[in-house]
Amino acid sequence: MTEQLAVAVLGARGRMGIEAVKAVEAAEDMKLVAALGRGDSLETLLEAGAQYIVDLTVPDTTEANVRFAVEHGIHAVVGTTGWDASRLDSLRELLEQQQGTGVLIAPNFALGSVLASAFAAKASKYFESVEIIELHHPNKVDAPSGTAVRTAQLIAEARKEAGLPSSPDATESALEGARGCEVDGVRVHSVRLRGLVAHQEVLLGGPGEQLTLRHDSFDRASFMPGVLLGLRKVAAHPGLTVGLDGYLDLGL
Ligand SMILES: NC(=O)C1=CN([C@@H]2O[C@H](COP(=O)(O)OP(=O)(O)OC[C@H]3O[C@@H](n4cnc5c(N)ncnc54)[C@H](OP(=O)(O)O)[C@@H]3O)[C@@H](O)[C@H]2O)C=CC1
Ligand SMILES: O=C(O)C1=N[C@H](C(=O)O)C[C@H](O)C1
Repeated sequence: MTEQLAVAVLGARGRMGIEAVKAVEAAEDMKLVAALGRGDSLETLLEAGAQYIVDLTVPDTTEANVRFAVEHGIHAVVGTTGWDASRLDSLRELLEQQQGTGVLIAPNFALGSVLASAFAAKASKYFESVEIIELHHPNKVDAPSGTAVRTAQLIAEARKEAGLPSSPDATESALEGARGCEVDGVRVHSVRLRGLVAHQEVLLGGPGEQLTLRHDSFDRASFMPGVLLGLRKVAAHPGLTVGLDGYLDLGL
């Protein structure tokens, strides 16, 4: 048998971390060498001989965790939200000094979600209007979701390439927030509702028709195949990759 990947999970006592610990423990080609929660020292990663981290913590702490990993040549698979353009640029700079280390920042590990976002970007070139509704459990700390931000960015890129303007919006006055927020010219609406896990709809409108692309994660188990895929591929992709689609051949 080939050597097992030595994996540490950060945020191991959180909703996602608990699932990731189980998934890594169940994977024959991986061994869990550390499971860190808030307050645990990152030095533990070195003492445990971690070659890979999975970061499922909180937006405030993820950057420091990932930078520590990269500085020590540890590959990182990151699901935590909060990676804005300036954090990404600064991480890219660090990775240039740490040739050979790979980082995957995946706003969503569910394969269906990755596909839905890619389909939405593809379809958005053919519709006048496009808006995103993301729906999550009420304990989610951030809004809009990382997935919605990423989807909006992909849509904006596709529409720009096609020479299309932002969706028409003739609203003159409204209560603050009535039209959601705007990400790269795409309106995003955030719903928080007890009973939900993670869901997203992209609404595409043209004269007399609507296309709705919806993805639902009913259980956090939906994210685990993507986490394991990321761990298996990240070392072969040195530098920074944003989006699990970077490791997939979607052929779109
Ligand atoms: N990419 C994807 O597919 C997915 C991404 N996510 C994202 O993952 C992140 C985690 O989500 P979720 O599991 O629901 O959140 P939780 O709040 O349930 O879990 C976060 C955990 O991180 C812990 N934590 C905080 N700071 C540190 C630290 N410095 N070191 C180690 N652990 C720390 C928290 O501890 P404490 O409770 O003590 O604060 C908590 O246990 C969010 O950003 C979420 O948006 C979620 C689902 C899927
Ligand atoms: O916090 C969550 O739950 C989720 N966070 C990620 C996001 O912000 O997009 C991924 C998924 O939507 C679940």
